[in-house]
Amino acid sequence: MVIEYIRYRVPQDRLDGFEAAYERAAGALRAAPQCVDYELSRCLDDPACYVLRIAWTSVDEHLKGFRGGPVFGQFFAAIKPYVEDIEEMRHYAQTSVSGPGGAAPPSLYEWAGGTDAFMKLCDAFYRLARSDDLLAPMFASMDPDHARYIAVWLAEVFGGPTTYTVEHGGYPHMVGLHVGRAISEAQRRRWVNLMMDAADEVGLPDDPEFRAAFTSYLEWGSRLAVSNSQPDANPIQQAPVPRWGWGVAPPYQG
Ligand code: HEM
Repeated sequence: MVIEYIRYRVPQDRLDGFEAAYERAAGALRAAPQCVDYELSRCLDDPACYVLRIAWTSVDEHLKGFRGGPVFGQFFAAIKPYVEDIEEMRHYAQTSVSGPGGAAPPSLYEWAGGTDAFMKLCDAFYRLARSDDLLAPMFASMDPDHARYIAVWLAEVFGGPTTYTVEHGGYPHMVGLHVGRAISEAQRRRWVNLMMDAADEVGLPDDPEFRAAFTSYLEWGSRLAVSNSQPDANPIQQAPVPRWGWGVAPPYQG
C-alpha cells in the first residue's frame, strides 16, 4: 500500500465549491478497486489549505489502473477546476513509526505473505485436485495457467494488487468460466476441503483470525460458484472483484 498526499491552497473565490467537488469525486474513489481509503482534511490555522490523503494498493495501480480505468473521468471532471491549486502531489511509503491507532491492520493479502503465498497455495491445490476423484474430471481440460489465475484472483480479493481486474478480464471472466458447469455440493465441499489442505501444506498463517477470514471467503465464493454454474442460473454479469477483509476478528498483534 502507498499513501498519496495532495496539498491544496484554494483561493478565496473558489473555496465554496471545493468540498462539494470532492464529495462528487469520492464516489469514483469508492468505486475504484485500486483505492483502499481516502480522507480530506481542512487546515484549522489556514482554512484555505486542504490535505487529501489517498491510500492506493500500489503506485502502478494508481497511475495505470485508476487513471486508465473507467471511473477516472468522473473523478477528474469533479476536481478539474482545482488542479491549479495543488501545491504538492506525491506518493509516500509508510514507515514502521506509527501510534497505536494510526496504522491500519495489514490486509489479509499482506498477512498471508503476498502473491507468492497464493501462488504456492494454488499450485498445491491443483496438484491435489488433479488426482481427486470428484474434481479431476472438472479440471481435466483447464488452461495450463489456471492455478496462476486463481492465485491472482485470490490475491486481489484479499487486498493485493488488482491484476485480475486489469489483466485477466475481472469478475465477468471468472463468472463466464463457471457458467454451465453444474458444480455439485459434493464437489464444492471437496474444493473447499482441498484448499484447506493446501493452506496447511504450504504453511499459510494458521492463526484463528486469518483462517476464519480466509475460510469465510471460500465458503461464500464457492457457494456462489455452485449457484452460478447451474443450468438455470442467471448470474450477475458485471461486478467488481470482491474485496474481503478481517470481519469481526481483526489480526491479533499482541
Ligand atoms: C471461492 C471459490 C471460487 C473461486 C474464488 C473461484 C475462482 C475462479 C476463477 C478466478 C476462475 C477463472 C480463472 C481464469 O481466469 O482462467 C475459475 C474458473 C473455474 N472454476 Fe472456480 N472458483 C471458485 C470455486 C469453484 C468451485 C467450487 C469449482 C468446482 C468444484 C470451480 C471450478 C472452476 C472451473 C472448472 C473453472 C474453469 C477452469 C478452466 O477450464 O480454465 N470453481 N474459478
